[in-house]
Amino acid sequence: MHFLETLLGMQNRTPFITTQEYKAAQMKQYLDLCERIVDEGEWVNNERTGKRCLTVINADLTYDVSKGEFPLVTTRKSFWKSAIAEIIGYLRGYDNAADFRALGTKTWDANANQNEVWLNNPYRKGEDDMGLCYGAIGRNFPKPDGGHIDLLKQIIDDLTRGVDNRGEILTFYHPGAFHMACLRPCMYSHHFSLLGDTLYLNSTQRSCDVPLGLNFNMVQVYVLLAIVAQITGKKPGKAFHKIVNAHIYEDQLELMRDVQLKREPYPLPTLKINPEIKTLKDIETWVTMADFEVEGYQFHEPIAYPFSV
Ligand SMILES: Nc1nc(=O)c2c([nH]1)NC[C@@H]1CN(c3ccc(C(=O)N[C@@H](CCC(=O)O)C(=O)O)cc3)CN21
Ligand SMILES: O=c1ccn([C@H]2C[C@H](O)[C@@H](COP(=O)(O)O)O2)c(=O)[nH]1
Repeated sequence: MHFLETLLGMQNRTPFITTQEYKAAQMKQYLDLCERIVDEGEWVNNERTGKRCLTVINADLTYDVSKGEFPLVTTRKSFWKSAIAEIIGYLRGYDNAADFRALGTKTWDANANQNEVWLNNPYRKGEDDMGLCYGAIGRNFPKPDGGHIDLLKQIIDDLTRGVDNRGEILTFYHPGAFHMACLRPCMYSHHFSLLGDTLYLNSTQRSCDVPLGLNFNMVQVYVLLAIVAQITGKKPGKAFHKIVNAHIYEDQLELMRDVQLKREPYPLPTLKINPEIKTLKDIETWVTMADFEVEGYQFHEPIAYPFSV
């Protein structure tokens, strides 16, 4: 092997890097996407928000959960508990911003309560209602012939008994319910796969606010694979995160280009999940943000990016 490598000159092409440098390199995927948008993005008018977005189409990010590559942004302070609270709320089937707040995130307040179109929607059930989106669809998917399916429960049951039917898809996407929700789901599909006892995840996102949303979405894809592997008794493998429309809003561009992209990333931290979380019921009933810990998080100053409702 050594002889072959020398012969092929491979030793020169695979420089030795430390674990810390390797982990810092993981953040490069995020920074490369930000830079690509700044350098090559095209301006697109967005009717819903009334703002222009610098936009690129298609990005593929990978997180190796087996190696603990927790993709937390270090070039600004990231509110990771808020991101985890969002994904746990989706898994619980929440449809109300108050429930998300109780779990530890205010991120749905604006979409539930500050959007004129939604406030005037006859389907809105009052203060904090988000309508039929995310977990309210995925945990209760309407069947055309009547009744509902709990997609997540079916997936967990299959994976726990070692079955991957090649369609273990948790989808939040139901075009027939869009008019009954405050927003269409952005990260709308999570497809689980088993190879032996290793679990993989392919997550798909149709629309991505790279400075704000992606900061959270990377954490969520990682946590989703880690926690589903934990409760189904499988080893986590890699999570593949596909983004279609990746954008930076016009009022975020300067902070991204002139502040965040000028900073050097730190090594990535490590995520610890309470090993006592063993079933879907545990996630539904007693899990709180205290069951998640991040170790060794070094970060730059927070940046308050403008949020578009
Ligand atoms: N324009 C837009 N971008 C999004 O990323 C987004 C939406 N809308 N609507 C639905 C959800 C809500 N999400 C949000 C909402 C707010 C923050 C936010 O304000 N983040 C701040 C502070 C977070 C905190 O203190 O918890 C940040 O600095 O990350 C992030 C994601 C992601 N989604
Ligand atoms: O998890 C999320 C949720 C939302 N976003 C962003 C992406 C867009 O900027 C808006 C949604 O607007 P649409 O007009 O429905 O595309 O929210 C995100 O990045 N991540």
